[in-house]
Amino acid sequence: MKQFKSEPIEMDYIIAEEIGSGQFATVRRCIERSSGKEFAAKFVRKKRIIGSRRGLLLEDIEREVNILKKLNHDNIVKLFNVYDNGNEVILILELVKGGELFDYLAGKEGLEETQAIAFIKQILLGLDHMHSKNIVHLDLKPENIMLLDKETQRLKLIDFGLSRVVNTGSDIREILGTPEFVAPEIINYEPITLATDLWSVGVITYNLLSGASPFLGDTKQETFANITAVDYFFDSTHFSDLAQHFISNLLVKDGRKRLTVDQCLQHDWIKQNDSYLLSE
Ligand SMILES: COc1cc(-c2ccc3ncc(-c4cccc([C@@H](O)NCCN(C)C)c4)n3n2)ccc1O
Repeated sequence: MKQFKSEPIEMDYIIAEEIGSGQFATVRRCIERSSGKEFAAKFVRKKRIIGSRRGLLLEDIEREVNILKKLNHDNIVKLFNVYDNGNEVILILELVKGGELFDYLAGKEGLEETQAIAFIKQILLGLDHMHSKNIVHLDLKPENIMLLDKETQRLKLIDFGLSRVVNTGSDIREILGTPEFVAPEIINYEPITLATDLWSVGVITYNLLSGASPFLGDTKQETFANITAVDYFFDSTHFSDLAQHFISNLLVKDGRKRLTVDQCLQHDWIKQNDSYLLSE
């Protein structure tokens, strides 16, 4: 059954400047002709020949589309439409104008604790929605967390290209994600679960508070060795006792012993700041 629109996207949208790019995709700003509203158009190149390095298999593109279709939450970017022009599949997405959290952190030696808590709570709320549907992101990192705009401190999770539905009876044991942020089970080719995202939340929290990356080594192999040994440390200047307790209960090798999203949202480090969020 035809899943994507085959009429030319230009009939419905004005395609504007490129705003981002990745290995197999380009993201451009676009304007809907009927409403004048702005969107992000993610152009994903389709693999033309099996074994070719260029482009993605249609089934992999369809996986991200089907996952995005299941999601509807303020902290997750929304999907509105999908086109197929033969060479590319084009996802029409909610435009996020505030830039990547990665760039927001650049040049800072970490954030104030209240700011970090407000960001981590939003990431957890988006994850809570995903995990309630057994969807795991598998590529959580500051580059895939974007600010809605420069003024508000509202975040959106993007890039569901590696996301999976777990507990479908079949084990997922693929090597995915970005070395600094991947959990030990990914490196050890062990079953992936919802807890795999919570390890990444621990790494991101460490990153937001200190500006540093807990396991980063000089090589990918060194980084992987640090992760599987859970070899990291806290310097006292950037981490309160509560923050250390929160992070150390996420950076746990056995995923079954890591905090769940619900437990994170109930943790005193997150809850100490609830009033701050309500004042927004
Ligand atoms: C790049 O893949 C996705 C991007 C988006 C998305 C949605 C709305 C939106 N508004 C602005 C942007 C945007 C702006 C600049 C760069 C990028 C993206 O290319 N960089 C994301 C980082 N990733 C490639 C590591 C994306 N996006 N990107 C959603 C799902 C994706 O799989």
